[in-house]
Amino acid sequence: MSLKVLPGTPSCFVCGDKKENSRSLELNICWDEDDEHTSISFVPDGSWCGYEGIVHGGILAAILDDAMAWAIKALDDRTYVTAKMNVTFKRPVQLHGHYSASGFLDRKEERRAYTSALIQDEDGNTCVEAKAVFVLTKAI
Ligand SMILES: CCCCC/C=C\C/C=C\C/C=C\C/C=C\CCCC(=O)SCCNC(=O)CCNC(=O)[C@H](O)C(C)(C)COP(=O)(O)OP(=O)(O)OC[C@H]1O[C@@H](n2cnc3c(N)ncnc32)[C@H](O)[C@@H]1OP(=O)(O)O
Repeated sequence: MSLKVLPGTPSCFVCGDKKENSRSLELNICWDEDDEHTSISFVPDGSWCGYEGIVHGGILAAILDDAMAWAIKALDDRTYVTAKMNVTFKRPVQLHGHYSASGFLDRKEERRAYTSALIQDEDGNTCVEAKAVFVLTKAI
């Protein structure tokens, strides 16, 4: 497995830099060059929670959104935005647990990119799954 750390976007809530965005989670996005998917490791702290001890679903959706956006970016340098995203929460993601998100570009059709992503715990159980449609922007 050959993992490359992608540069991140300094202003990004997920992959940014606290100097540019004080609320950024500052997660590293890695790219698996052999299997062509992103990989984001994280250990949630108390500031990520909704119910006590359980990570807020919106934060998990943001991580999955980034995992998929960067899977597209690694394979196509143009700018795509999230147009539609479906998230299934299968198991709670716990405060202080060790997790990994993976994002995949499944296929492209015209201006649309179809993606999928998941979050797994350290035993390989799938906690969250997502599917999304990204659209190539005209403007940016
Ligand atoms: C956001 C700017 C980012 C700038 C980044 C710059 C550098 C980045 C560097 C690295 C980037 C890597 C990672 C970035 C990090 C995080 C990424 C986070 C991603 C986001 O968080 S991003 C914010 C949330 N996101 C939006 O803010 C989108 C708001 N929205 C729109 O901007 C428009 O709504 C748009 C553009 C979606 C469509 O507008 P439009 O006028 O261009 O589209 P139009 O109607 O012509 O459709 C064209 C084709 O898209 C299909 N299509 C349209 N909508 C669809 C839908 N909902 N479902 C399925 N297909 C759909 C049509 O069916 C047609 O398909 P076809 O061409 O094949 O017929």
